[in-house]
Amino acid sequence: MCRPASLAEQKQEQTAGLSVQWQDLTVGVGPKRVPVLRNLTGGASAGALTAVLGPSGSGKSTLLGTVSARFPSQLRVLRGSVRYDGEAWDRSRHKRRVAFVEQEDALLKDLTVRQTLTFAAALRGEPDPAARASLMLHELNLDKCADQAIGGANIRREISGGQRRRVSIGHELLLDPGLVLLDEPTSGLDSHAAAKIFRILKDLSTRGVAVLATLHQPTDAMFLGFDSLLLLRDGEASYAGDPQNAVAAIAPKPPPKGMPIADYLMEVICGDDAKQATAREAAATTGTISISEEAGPALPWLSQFIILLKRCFLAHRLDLVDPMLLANMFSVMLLSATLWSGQGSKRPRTETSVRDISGLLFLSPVYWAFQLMILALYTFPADRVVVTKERAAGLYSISAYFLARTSVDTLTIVLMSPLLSLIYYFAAGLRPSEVGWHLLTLFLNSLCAHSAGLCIGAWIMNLKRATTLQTVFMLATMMCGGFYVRGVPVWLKWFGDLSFTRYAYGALLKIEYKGAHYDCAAGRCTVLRESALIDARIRRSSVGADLAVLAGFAVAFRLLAFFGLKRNTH
Ligand SMILES: Nc1ncnc2c1ncn2[C@@H]1O[C@H](COP(=O)(O)OP(=O)(O)OP(=O)(O)O)[C@@H](O)[C@H]1O
Repeated sequence: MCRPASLAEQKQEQTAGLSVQWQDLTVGVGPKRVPVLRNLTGGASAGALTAVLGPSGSGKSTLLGTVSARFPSQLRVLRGSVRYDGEAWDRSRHKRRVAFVEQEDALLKDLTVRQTLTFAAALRGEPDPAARASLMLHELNLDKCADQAIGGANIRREISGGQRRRVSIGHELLLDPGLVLLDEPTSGLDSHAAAKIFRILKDLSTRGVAVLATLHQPTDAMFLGFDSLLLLRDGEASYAGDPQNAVAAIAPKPPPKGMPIADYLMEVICGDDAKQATAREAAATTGTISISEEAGPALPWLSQFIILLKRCFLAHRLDLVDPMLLANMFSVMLLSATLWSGQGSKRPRTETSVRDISGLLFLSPVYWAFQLMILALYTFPADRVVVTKERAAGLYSISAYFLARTSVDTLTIVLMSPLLSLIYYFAAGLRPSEVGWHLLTLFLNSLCAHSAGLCIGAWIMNLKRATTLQTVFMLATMMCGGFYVRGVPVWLKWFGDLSFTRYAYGALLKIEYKGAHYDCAAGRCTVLRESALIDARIRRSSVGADLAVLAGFAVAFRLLAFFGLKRNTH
């Protein structure tokens, strides 16, 4: 059996580093491909800590993004090349060897620190993920907060900013990368927390890993600990080489007493009195360890799915039992039970009592549709940053994530509507013998609504826009579906056919009024044939056909959601 390496052993263990070199690199961003990096030449060697410093907007993040090869749609190499151990980027070989700790922490807020690292290790295929995570916790000095939740900015802040940054770093290090890119790993941290992170990076580089980091206001101790320095200004290199020689190379005089060297250099490259600031030393490219094998096999699909299913449950379990949500659902159902109490069992039926019960049979699917669609809209946008990042590292396939993420919600949220509808069903005096069909219809209606919400959320990750589209879709299809007006123009009728709640409403009416009569002007009329409330289109289809259409919509929306997610997490 595999025994995890002890901390001491791990410290001595040399990791095969992955050197990166960029040559005459010019990179454009945005749709117009505006160049923000120009003619850059340099690199980050295995076993060295290379720091990138520069004023805000000088292109530090763009350089890291380009080297990570993760944002092909946003960053375009216009000229020059980036090579990894002398080779061009090969997604299948390199993506699992390059770790990228971005400026924003991409962590699931409701997982604890330990769970976060354990799932990362499990997805990496570690034989004993818990032991590996424990070692990492210890190494990053996170033992004390190991069982606290990460916490979100507006929800809970269980761990400090410095601890969050270390969790992000640990998450990436569990990949055993050869090249680690870090965008401002110390920003917003006090000097003690920043020094801790710096020590971790230094330790990593001494193990053989190539470390390339942008750093915010490093202290002199940190500055002199860099193995190599790249100073950027307006996308061009002001200096590249040994940090010890930087002042002599580009500054007119030594830094004033008490002023950190990095701050002084920043002032020099931004100031007008700088020496012509394009002194470059050849970036060190020696000591490259050549890598021939990949970072390890990906897990089989089923294992990915099982791990992700557990993680999705732990990370989102609190969303499912949100007291506000439950109170909302319970109160609407209780109010329905009160307002419609005994209406369905009144005999003989009249046009008025048919109208009242039709109101309930309309309101119920429409309420659940709106409620569940809104819930589903948030599903993918909330995880997008994490999933995009993990997919880029090749940890799992999008189908495994999609199924894992949606099955937990499907089983809980979608089952809520039939279960809670029981609150009004018997109180309103609806047909006891048809309860099963009523609940099945609500289940399929909820499945449809949930799938439609997933679909909109997957394609439009901007929540404001997604909510607007959801409202427009629901109201427009209901209006064209003949709920409020009969004379819908022929050319708009097809749009009304997209109103899945219409099929649910039709099915619920037919289930409740199958063979039922009411007192009318002619004496005795059949509800489903003669009541003015039930329009011809609803009458024409059978319950089976309505349910089949609902199931079809649910499948179609889910497939569309899958493709949307795939597209938006690339
Ligand atoms: N997707 C984009 N579309 C348009 N411009 C962009 C895009 N990404 C970056 N830029 C521009 O490129 C320039 C470099 O940005 P970058 O984020 O690389 O700078 P930075 O040095 O990392 O800044 P900071 O230290 O503030 O994070 C900036 O002027 C920025 O506005």
